Amino acid sequence: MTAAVRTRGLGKRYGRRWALTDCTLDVPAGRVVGLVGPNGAGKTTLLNMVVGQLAPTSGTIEVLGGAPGGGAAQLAKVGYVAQETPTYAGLTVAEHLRLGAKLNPRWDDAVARRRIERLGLDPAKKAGRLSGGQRAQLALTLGIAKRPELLVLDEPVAALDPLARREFLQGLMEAAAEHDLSVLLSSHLVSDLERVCDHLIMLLEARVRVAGDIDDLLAEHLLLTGPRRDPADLPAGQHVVSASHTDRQSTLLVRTTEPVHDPAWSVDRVGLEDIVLAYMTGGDRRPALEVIS
Ligand SMILES: Nc1ncnc2c1ncn2[C@@H]1O[C@H](COP(=O)(O)OP(=O)(O)OP(=O)(O)O)[C@@H](O)[C@H]1O
Repeated sequence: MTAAVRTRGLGKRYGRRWALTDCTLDVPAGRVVGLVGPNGAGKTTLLNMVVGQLAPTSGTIEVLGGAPGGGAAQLAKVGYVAQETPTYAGLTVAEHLRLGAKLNPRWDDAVARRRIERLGLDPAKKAGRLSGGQRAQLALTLGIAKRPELLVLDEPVAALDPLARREFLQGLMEAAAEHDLSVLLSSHLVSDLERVCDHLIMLLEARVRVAGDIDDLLAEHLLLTGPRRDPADLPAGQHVVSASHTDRQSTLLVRTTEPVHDPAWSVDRVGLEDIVLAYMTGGDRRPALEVIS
């Protein structure tokens, strides 16, 4: 697997508190990769290190084979749409495009203009007078027209209504396919990520909790329901992610690559959102990190 981002033992400490610890992962190139995790899990910290805005406290990080933020050529290869979809309130849409052209050596003006026109954004309108969704679309346009090899987006759709979110993500997917982009996108909205991403990385309490192709994650997680049983008695290949019990019944979300043959269990598939929630609420029986590629 070619990696757009490769980290080894990456960590970031603010004062005495680690925002990210021992982070070892490969973000596959040419894919749309989702980054999830609860508030404070370390997502923004990781993304800021990817784009070179933060220096690691420990470990290493390589982005498109180079050091993040290391020189003009490297900066040109990486686009960043930060958390508040930053635009300049006093500049018009057209002025944003002119600024983009000036600042970015690989700027694709035709792509920028086409997107603005298709979105129906008035080039003469100041960004401060656009709606949140329109501003997000403008920020995405700037990110795409920069023609990066890697586009990093930090919760770009958080403030958008469902329709605007859908349009934004549609535009992102089209751009990824058209320009052979690698995309790394953080969001709390797992259903959105499931729609646009094919690989997922989950951070929990400053650590990588799980990472893998979404198809594999969906195939390898099963919900087992049956007579009450101690999760410790499960076969070795079944790793319990979360467990709940009543007096008579146990419900376990397990990760396994083997079929479950025990007839006492009723076996169901689960959606990505349930898998993510199970890891977040898994409690003490958390298995060791497993990464599937
Ligand atoms: N500049 C900073 N100084 C001190 N602590 C910080 C700083 N930035 C982040 N942190 C802390 O680092 C941890 C990770 O924060 P980060 O913003 O990376 O999380 P996040 O997963 O992006 O959260 P959210 O989903 O809320 O945006 C948190 O505990 C946060 O309080």
